[in-house]
Amino acid sequence: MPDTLQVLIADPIHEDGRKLLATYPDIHVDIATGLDEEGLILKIPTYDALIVRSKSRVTRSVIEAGRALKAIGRAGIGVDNIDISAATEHGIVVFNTPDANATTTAELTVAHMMSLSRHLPQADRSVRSNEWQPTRFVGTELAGKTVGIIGFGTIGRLVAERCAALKMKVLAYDPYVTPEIMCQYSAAQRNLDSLLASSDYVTLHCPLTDKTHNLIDATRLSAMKSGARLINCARGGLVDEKALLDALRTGHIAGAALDVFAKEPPLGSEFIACDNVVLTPHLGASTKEAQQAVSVQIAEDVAKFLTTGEAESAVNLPRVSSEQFSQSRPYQTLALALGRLAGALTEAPISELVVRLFGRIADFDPRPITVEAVIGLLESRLAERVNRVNATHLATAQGIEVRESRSQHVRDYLSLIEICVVAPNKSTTVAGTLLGGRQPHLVRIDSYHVEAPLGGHFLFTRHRDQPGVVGTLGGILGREKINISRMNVGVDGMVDTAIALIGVSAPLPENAIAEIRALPVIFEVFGISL
Ligand SMILES: NC(=O)c1ccc[n+]([C@@H]2O[C@H](COP(=O)([O-])OP(=O)(O)OC[C@H]3O[C@@H](n4cnc5c(N)ncnc54)[C@H](O)[C@@H]3O)[C@@H](O)[C@H]2O)c1
Ligand SMILES: O=C(O)CC[C@@H](O)C(=O)O
Repeated sequence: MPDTLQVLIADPIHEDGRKLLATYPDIHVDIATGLDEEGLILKIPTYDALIVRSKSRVTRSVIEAGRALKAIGRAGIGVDNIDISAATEHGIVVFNTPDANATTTAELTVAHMMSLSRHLPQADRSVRSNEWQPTRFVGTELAGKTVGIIGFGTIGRLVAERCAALKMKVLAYDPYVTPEIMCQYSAAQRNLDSLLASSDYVTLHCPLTDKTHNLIDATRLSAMKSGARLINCARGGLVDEKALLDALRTGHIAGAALDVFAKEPPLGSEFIACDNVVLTPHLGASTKEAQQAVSVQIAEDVAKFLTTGEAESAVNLPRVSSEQFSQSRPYQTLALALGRLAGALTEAPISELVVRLFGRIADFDPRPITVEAVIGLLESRLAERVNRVNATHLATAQGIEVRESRSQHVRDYLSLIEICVVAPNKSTTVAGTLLGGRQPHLVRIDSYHVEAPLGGHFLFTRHRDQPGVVGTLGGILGREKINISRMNVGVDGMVDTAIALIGVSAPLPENAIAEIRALPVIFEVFGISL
């Protein structure tokens, strides 16, 4: 099936997502679950997309083995099992489902909080052992208690709303969220130390990163209120498990509810023999509703991206709505062509790329347009694949600073894109517009007014402004049996330099370019294919 897009599902996902993928005639799906890293490395090379949940580890080695890989879909929220930097460097889009299982996880958090307060798992075990000891399981009310939420994103906010409805006082710590937003969810902002010292329940809802690894360590546990309870439905690595065990044994922490563990499953973990903990097997996202929602959403996102290039909710791309993306699509094509032209006119190392949008186009989100200019500039310079995902990363690696600006000011055209490329001792500016709202059209090179459709092959020269130059060029082209389709000659008026942009039927051979370069009247010559 050479032209079929190949998708590998490597963890079990709800059947509705699989059914949705099956409705795409151009997509073929294979399912191979339970593969370890080595197994994935062997399996991945022919696949265009990979869909996983939290079990499969999509490491740099897996990504590098994925020679055809264009997209990785995570049916869930946390992407700590995917090497995002490696995916970005290789131009692979990573999708997750940021909202689809959030309510389900918030509900599990509240369930854990209630289990801890009322000793439900312990009481259940006791009754099953034919005991009847109501006084042993006297609990505490949630109403009137203080809950401290660490990480105030989607799930943290849902937990806050639920705790407020339970008449709890809600505190929140999140270095990236404003107190105003916290207030909208009935939460008061605190720094981490103050939150830990004041909360009867502390619940974690931040991602696992290098910065949050072991966020709750022995020091932070000892800073918690004596008799407080800890709930972790986020990621195992957020809590130092050894320190938590010690705090549970001394009774400083009265109880903990853990849905996630540093190593899953936590076989042989000392938590298993600890009676004041409630353990669940990473159930946060496990409801029928959430499993169906994450499966369908990830299938939709991956299929849409593979078949149309749209990537509305990618982890490693700026978020741009489908509507904005498709409205600016013709301008993206224009920016790509202008980037290619500016790159072709600049042989030296580039230090800066400036993308300026004028007129109506200034109303658009500039990012999808700018990134196409970067792709156009870089793609002929680099051997590796350059795309929307890795273009900015590759530009930075090349030492190119990318800047963009917008102005409603109309410059002769309703919309105009200007691209300026700065290299040592030289900067080149090209500007273009859309003809009929769709056709990329060049209108200027530096200060020369030049009109040409942005497509096909060109010969470009910068030469002394004197009679006979264009005739000489025409003679060389005729000898090479290359037809001229159109010709633009631009004169600045201020200097004795002119430019010629000649549309040609085929690329010029290197020897003809060298011959033109050797002419004393020629300052610069480029063969350009757009
Ligand atoms: N148990 C499960 O099955 C399950 C299900 C879904 C999500 N999760 C986990 O829950 C986490 C939270 O999910 P979400 O949808 O709310 O994510 P989110 O991205 O919407 O929110 C995470 C929040 O954490 C904050 N944050 C980042 N670093 C922080 C730090 N050092 N201290 C405090 N806050 C910090 C961010 O600013 C953000 O507001 C996910 O990363 C995922 O790992 C687990
Ligand atoms: O795949 C799962 O069931 C867990 C998902 C959960 O950890 C998430 O981050 O969304």
